[in-house]
Amino acid sequence: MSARIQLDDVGQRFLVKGDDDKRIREFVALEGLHLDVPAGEILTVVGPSGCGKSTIIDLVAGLAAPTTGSVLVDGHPVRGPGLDRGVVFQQYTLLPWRTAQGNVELALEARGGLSRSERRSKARAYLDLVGLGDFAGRYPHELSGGMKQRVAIARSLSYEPSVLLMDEPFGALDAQTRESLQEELIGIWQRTGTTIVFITHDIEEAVFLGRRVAVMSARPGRISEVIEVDLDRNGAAYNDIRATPEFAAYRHRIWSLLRTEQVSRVREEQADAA
Ligand SMILES: Nc1ncnc2c1ncn2[C@@H]1O[C@H](COP(=O)(O)OP(=O)(O)OP(=O)(O)O)[C@@H](O)[C@H]1O
Repeated sequence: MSARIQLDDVGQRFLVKGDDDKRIREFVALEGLHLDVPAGEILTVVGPSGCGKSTIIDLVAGLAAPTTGSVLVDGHPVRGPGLDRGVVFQQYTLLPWRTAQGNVELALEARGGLSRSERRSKARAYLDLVGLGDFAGRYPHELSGGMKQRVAIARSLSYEPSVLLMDEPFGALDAQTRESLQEELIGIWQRTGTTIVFITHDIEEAVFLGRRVAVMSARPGRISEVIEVDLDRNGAAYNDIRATPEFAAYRHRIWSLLRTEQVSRVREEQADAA
C-alpha cells in the first residue's frame, strides 16, 4: 500500500529565549524523523511530554513548515492547511452560538459547493455517524464533554478528508467516556476508511486504537520504534480486549521502551549537570 503520509528526515527547530541570559537560541524539537502512514491505516503516536507529538500534527496539518526534510500527503508536499486533512484537538473548539448541527454545517459552508439543503442533510448524516442524531439542535453548553468531542469529530469528517489528525482528542474526558469514544472511533474508521493519525500519551489508548504504534523519544524528538499491533479484535475476547494477556504484553512492551528512554534521559541530564 502506498504511503498517504510521508515524513522524511524531518527536523523542526524553534527560536527560544534562554532562561538565564535571555539570549535567543535554537531549540531542536524534531530531528531526523521518518514516518510513513499507509492509506486507510490508524496509527497512534505515543511519547513523553514535549517530545514533539503535536509538532508532527502541526506539520501534517500544514499549520507549520518543517525546518528541514519533507512532509508529503498523497505524494504532494504540504504547503498549508487543506480540506484533505481534518484536525481534532483536545479542546472542543465549537462555536458556542451554533447548535451541533450548525457547527458541522459551518465546516461544510467553508468547503463550498453544496446547497443549503445538501449541507443540512450531510451534517445530519455525520451527526448520526457519531451517534448524536438526536442532539443536532443542542448548543455546545447543553452537551457533555464527550458529546462536544463527537461533534468536533463529525465536523472534521463531514468534508470527507482523506486524513484525520487527532491530537489527544479524548485527553480531557473521564475514563468511561474515553473508552466508549475509542470504540466509536474504531467503528467510524472501519466505516469510512479514513487514514487516522492519533496522538496520545496514554499507552492503553495507543494499543487499543493503533494498528501500529509509533513510539517517540525526546530531545530531539524522533520515532524510536514502530510496533505492529496484531490483536484478535474479532475473537471471543473482543468484548474486553484490554483485559487479554496479548493486550497487556503490547502495553508492557511500549511502557518498557518509554521507561528505558526516560531513565537514559535522566542520566544524561545528571551527567550534564555534574
Ligand atoms: N512555537 C514554538 N516555539 C518554541 N518552542 C516550541 C514551539 N512549539 C513547540 N515547542 C517546543 O517543542 C517541543 C515539542 O512540543 P510538542 O507540543 O510538539 O510536544 P508534545 O509531545 O505534543 O508535548 P505534550 O505531550 O506535553 O503535549 C516542546 O519542548 C515545546 O516546548
